[in-house]
Amino acid sequence: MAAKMNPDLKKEREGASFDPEKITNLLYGGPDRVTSKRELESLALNDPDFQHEDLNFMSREQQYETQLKKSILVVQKQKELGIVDQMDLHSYSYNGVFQSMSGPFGLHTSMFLPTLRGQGTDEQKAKWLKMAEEYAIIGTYAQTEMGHGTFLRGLETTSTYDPQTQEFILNTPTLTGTKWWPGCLGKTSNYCVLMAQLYIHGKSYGPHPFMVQIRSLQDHKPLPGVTVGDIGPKFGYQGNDNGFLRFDNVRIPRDNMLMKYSRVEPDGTYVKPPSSKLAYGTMVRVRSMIVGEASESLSKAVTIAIRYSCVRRQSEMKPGHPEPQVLDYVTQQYKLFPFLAAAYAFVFASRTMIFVYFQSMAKISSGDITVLPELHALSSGLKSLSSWVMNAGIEECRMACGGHGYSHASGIPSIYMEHTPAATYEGENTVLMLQTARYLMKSYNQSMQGEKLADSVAYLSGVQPVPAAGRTRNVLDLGVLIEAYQHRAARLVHEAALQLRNERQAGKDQPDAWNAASVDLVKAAKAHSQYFVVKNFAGRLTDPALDSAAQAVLTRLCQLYALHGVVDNSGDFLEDDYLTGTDIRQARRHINALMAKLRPDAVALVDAFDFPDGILNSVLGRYDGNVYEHLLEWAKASPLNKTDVHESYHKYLKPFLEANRAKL
Ligand SMILES: CCCCCCCC/C=C\C/C=C/C(=O)SCCNC(=O)CCNC(=O)[C@H](O)C(C)(C)COP(=O)(O)OP(=O)(O)OC[C@H]1O[C@@H](n2cnc3c(N)ncnc32)[C@H](O)[C@@H]1OP(=O)(O)O
Ligand SMILES: Cc1cc2nc3c(=O)[nH]c(=O)nc-3n(C[C@H](O)[C@H](O)[C@H](O)COP(=O)(O)OP(=O)(O)OC[C@H]3O[C@@H](n4cnc5c(N)ncnc54)[C@H](O)[C@@H]3O)c2cc1C
Repeated sequence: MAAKMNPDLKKEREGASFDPEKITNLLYGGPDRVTSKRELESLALNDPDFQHEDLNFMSREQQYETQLKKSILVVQKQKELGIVDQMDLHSYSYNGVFQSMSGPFGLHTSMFLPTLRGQGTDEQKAKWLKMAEEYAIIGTYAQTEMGHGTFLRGLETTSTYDPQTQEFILNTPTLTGTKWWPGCLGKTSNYCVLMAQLYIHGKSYGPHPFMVQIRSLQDHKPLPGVTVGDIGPKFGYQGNDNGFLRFDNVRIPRDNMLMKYSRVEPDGTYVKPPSSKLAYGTMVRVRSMIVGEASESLSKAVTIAIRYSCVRRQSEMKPGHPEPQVLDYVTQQYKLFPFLAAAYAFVFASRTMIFVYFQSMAKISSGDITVLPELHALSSGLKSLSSWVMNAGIEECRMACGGHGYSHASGIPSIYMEHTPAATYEGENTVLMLQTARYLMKSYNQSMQGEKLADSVAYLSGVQPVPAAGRTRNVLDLGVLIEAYQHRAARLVHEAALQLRNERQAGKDQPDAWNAASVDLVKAAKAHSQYFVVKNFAGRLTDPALDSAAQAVLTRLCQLYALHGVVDNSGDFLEDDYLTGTDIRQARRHINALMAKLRPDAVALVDAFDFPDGILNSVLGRYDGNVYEHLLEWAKASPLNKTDVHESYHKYLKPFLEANRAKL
């Protein structure tokens, strides 16, 4: 018999002003896509082979083993089911089987295979790709070292070409040159793409990718000269064996250097790539994907917190009245609704980012590498902004669930632990924002010289003027808000450029001037990325998949996202009087009014994300809202409750208590 729905959640759903299915269809690309998403998720969630005890109740070794077993089953079942499309795989494997928790094949699919495909020549792909695609070998992406992650040119691992034998000799010359962090490296991978400094005839050519076997294909033992292992427990990522790796005079054949873009000829002649940054292509790809990871993780956290906030009743708002749902407290809405709006904003931004990525890659494949800087700048900015907002949002959602948010039963700690490193991996966020800033400074200087700019920065050529004093403006109007964001970004770019110039004029060299201006440079890059996100969100509101009710509710969310950003960064908008104190006051009033209008639609808006219970993995965020009975059931399953009296009682507590009693 189907469990009864919590009456509060039932009422919420009945009271919504729109049909969530309309928005679900928009989010996933139409009804057919939604149907196949649901079928694949449900196939994975109901497969007895994928059932196991809650990961939170397991040791790290058990978690690794469980995720490894499932990873192998996924590969087999994916083949049987004929799942090849990336979105289908995301539904079946990433969400359905793994509930977005990391596993031991994660780096094989997210970086090893894409690097082989993107950096290998046709001959190299013929040699390794099939083996890798068929999981005859398993690989990872080994770049970061104990001493250097950010500064790629500072990597210490060397790959020295020996023309006599036509081999590269791999060495780890120092302790800090030990590869450290690569996912799935410690225990799982038998191959890796190794980023190492290329040396030919004593000359350094910078980091290049090499295909390296690290473990025996017979007994999985490390090959001679290779030292490899797991780096130990981490904040999260327990199912992943992030590892360390050292080389001592390991020789690999010349054609193990991935040579699609740069080459080393048998005699040691180096053939330059069209751009040295093409070797960093896999990172750009994953950064583009992380925008999706961030939006999805934030969407899950807000789903849990908003549903629970409708089930949870607390305090007396009016004496003698029933306790209200905590979502009726406007302060609770102010915690959660801006992040609900941000989750939507980033889902749409991630779809655009993926589109831009594939469009740019098509151009790069046909030889046009001019799109690379814009792609790098956009993906760096959006990856950083989205993962920062995701981190802040998940933590806010946890606190908004009160004490129960702190329990693993809520599901929120796992989401946080698993996804918070997105602000660090694939390029630390501040560092990447500074990359975006670099591009903005170049574009700004080009615009000063009257050059034509790429689409995403074209606005830098014509800054919106500050309107005349005393004017009135409707800051609820999305057109007005987009112009305000554009003006703010252009102004902050302009001011950062001025600051750089002033620092130079005061006698600093370029690196010192850059460092001195870097807080403002990051601010400018953030403002540029936020402008992109707001404009992109507004652009989605006219999608024909939406009926007028769904369009109305998404418009409110978009307004809330934009207005909340204005109030949160009011100084930026006020500094040059582009917005006035009255505008900001109005913005705050509009936010309150929007939250009141969004309140009846909050549950339907998170339902539209369409996460089934098995994927949310949260007692607090259950679709049926039957939180309390399942909290008790969940706690009873905890390993500490397997017996009424724990064995430690006999070992420690009993003698301690008895001795104390004997003294009385
Ligand atoms: C829903 C699915 C989600 C999937 C999620 C998958 C999750 C997987 C989980 C974890 C995996 C994690 C993997 C890793 O972390 S791999 C390691 C990642 N490491 C990094 O990202 C290192 C970051 N550092 C760098 O990228 C660089 O060193 C740098 C960008 C900070 C600086 O580069 P450097 O070589 O020192 O260059 P310069 O500063 O001298 O710049 C030169 C020039 O080139 C431009 N540039 C730099 N990088 C790129 C690039 N990738 N593409 C294009 N252009 C680039 C740079 O801006 C300069 O330009 P200029 O100003 O015009 O000269
Ligand atoms: C869960 C996880 C999985 C990972 N998986 C992989 C993997 O599969 N393969 C792999 O190769 N690596 C992997 N990494 C490593 C990851 O890519 C690096 O940790 C990341 O690139 C950051 O580099 P770092 O650790 O050297 O940080 P650091 O650069 O040491 O950062 C420390 C601080 O210094 C600041 N800083 C550094 N440089 C600058 C600068 N130029 N300007 C201003 N501030 C600066 C940063 O902003 C930060 O605040 C993983 C990391 C984690 C946490």
